[in-house]
Amino acid sequence: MALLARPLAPRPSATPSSTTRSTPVNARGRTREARGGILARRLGSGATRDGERMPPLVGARGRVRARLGVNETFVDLGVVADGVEEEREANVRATAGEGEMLSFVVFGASGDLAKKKIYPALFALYYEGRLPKNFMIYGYARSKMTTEAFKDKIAESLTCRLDWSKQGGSDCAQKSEEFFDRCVYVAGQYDVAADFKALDAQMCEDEKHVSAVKRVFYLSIPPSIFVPVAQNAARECQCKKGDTRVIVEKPFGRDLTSSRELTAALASELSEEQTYRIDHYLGKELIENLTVMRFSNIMFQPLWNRNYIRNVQINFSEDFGTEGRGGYFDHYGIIRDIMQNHLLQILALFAMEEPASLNAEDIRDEKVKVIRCMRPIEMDNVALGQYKGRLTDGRKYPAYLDDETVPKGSLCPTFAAMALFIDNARWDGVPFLLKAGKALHKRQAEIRVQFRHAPGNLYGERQGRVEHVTNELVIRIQPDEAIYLRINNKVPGLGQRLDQTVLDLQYKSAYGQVQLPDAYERLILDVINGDKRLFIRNDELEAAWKLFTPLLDKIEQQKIAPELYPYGSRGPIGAHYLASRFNVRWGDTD
Ligand SMILES: NC(=O)C1=CN([C@@H]2O[C@H](COP(=O)(O)OP(=O)(O)OC[C@H]3O[C@@H](n4cnc5c(N)ncnc54)[C@H](OP(=O)(O)O)[C@@H]3O)[C@@H](O)[C@H]2O)C=CC1
Ligand SMILES: O=C1O[C@H](COP(=O)(O)O)[C@@H](O)[C@H](O)[C@H]1O
Repeated sequence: MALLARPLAPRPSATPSSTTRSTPVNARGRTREARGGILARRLGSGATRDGERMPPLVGARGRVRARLGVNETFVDLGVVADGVEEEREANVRATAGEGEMLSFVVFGASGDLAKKKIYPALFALYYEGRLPKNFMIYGYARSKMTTEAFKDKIAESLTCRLDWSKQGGSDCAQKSEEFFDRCVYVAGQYDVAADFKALDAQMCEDEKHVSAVKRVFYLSIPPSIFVPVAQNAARECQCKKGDTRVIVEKPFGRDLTSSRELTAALASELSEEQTYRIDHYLGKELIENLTVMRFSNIMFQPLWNRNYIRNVQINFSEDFGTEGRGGYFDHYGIIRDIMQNHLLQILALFAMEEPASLNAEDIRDEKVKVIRCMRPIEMDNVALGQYKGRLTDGRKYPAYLDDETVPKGSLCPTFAAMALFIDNARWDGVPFLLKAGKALHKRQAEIRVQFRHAPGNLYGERQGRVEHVTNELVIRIQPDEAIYLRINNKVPGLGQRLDQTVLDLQYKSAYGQVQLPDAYERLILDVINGDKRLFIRNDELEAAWKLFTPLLDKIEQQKIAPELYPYGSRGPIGAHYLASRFNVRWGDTD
């Protein structure tokens, strides 16, 4: 299967009435004229050119155009003409018997996350046949936008990952047009109940021919408006024909108190069952694989404890700063942005006991248990940093404080390293070293497990420096997903010299033909399927904030100044001193 990651051809702009255009060629080389013919035929017959019965498409509200496929001519059908409305109803009726309908609403539809992650994920799910046959996507935000402009916005970020045409399947451009036909934009305020009622009316209209509906609301909005939006959605837009589920984005508060307030406010409108707190790191392929690796391979089971593991490192680095998000970031800092959620979740999955089953509650029971066993974090076990500007080869890399949205003199850390301990029988005394930073020398996320030395000194003289001879298991989460194990090996030949080599599972070579899904694809699909394994339960959240809040309070109250490190460097020296206090070397500094 060919792997393609290419942007879609731009959509034609939404200008009305018999407009003649040039003839752009789509990613597959077919002109829009030809595609128009296919689309026109499909609209007429309900069948694809492969003869497969397709779910009929529900036309978008607002101005509707039909492509006739002749000289790129578009005929303006006016604002939801009667015929189109009938066709729309007929489409919904035709899929009415085909299982449950999905109505997916993106609140904050004009925003960054929606464009970067949510629409591409929804499209990929549709493309791969993972969405229910009958679905609609509603974008909701305050911005004034037509449905056509909304579709154009979505088109900017869609890519065709798999070229089905080479497999005899549907091609990307056709799929995307089908997808766009399911997208509708509704403008509204976040605190006006009447606007939510209007959204509900629109959905009810589209759902009227189906008996079972699932509504999913994605709160892709700033945390300051989580509560009013959840309230209005819950009060005005609850599904009357099935379940309503709400996806809440991080940050879930900024400390224990605000998190509790948020939880209570959401809980007064939505049950815990309906609430999906997303942490997209849990949707990453190698994080999903952690439990598989641990619990399905007997060779790891006896080693996974304090007797064999010397330390565990969980590292996150980005090679760019807070560009454009400084205002948000300064309110949170790197500990809240990355460590309290993404890295702690990884740690919990790494260190938890084997769950009774793969059931969501069993897994989350084990995660929360291990977080509750963690020792309070000592300030002495923490190193903080903030990036400063750098001029290299005539290019200027900005300091964090150069961002105009960041308050002058801010002490907000853009880097943190810390040693955590789990006071239970399995992990007693093993340092878990967490490190996260922005504007470092590379973008990478990984787990490193450094094992103890083999006892005895049989090969001592031939092994070189001590820290080079322990086994190290590396799980590289991104980029270039991989699992590799450093082992000692005899250098081939007549001598007796040892060196380190790797047993190497590179996903690209082992699973080259498989395109890894984006984390958001997996997580959105899980919400649709009602699988909560990869979502944060309220008691997990509470335990995570209990662990980090005292440290965050201290950092803020004592106004602890972060150590400056140059943009694009490996971070502050303090992180190395911290590791050396535990007789550890960061594994990612090679
Ligand atoms: N962007 C990212 O990479 C990530 C984002 N997140 C989280 O996802 C959520 C959405 O993020 P993102 O898309 O970046 O957010 P944006 O800042 O882009 O906001 C989304 C939309 O919300 C509306 N909005 C913005 N500010 C306000 C405000 N003060 N009052 C009312 N409405 C406002 C705007 O729409 P309009 O004005 O049209 O209503 C905007 O398009 C946030 O909770 C964020 O923390 C989490 C991980 C990564
Ligand atoms: O949640 C967040 O994650 C991104 C990093 O996500 P990734 O999947 O690209 O590794 C980070 O840039 C952002 O600051 C943070 O809010």
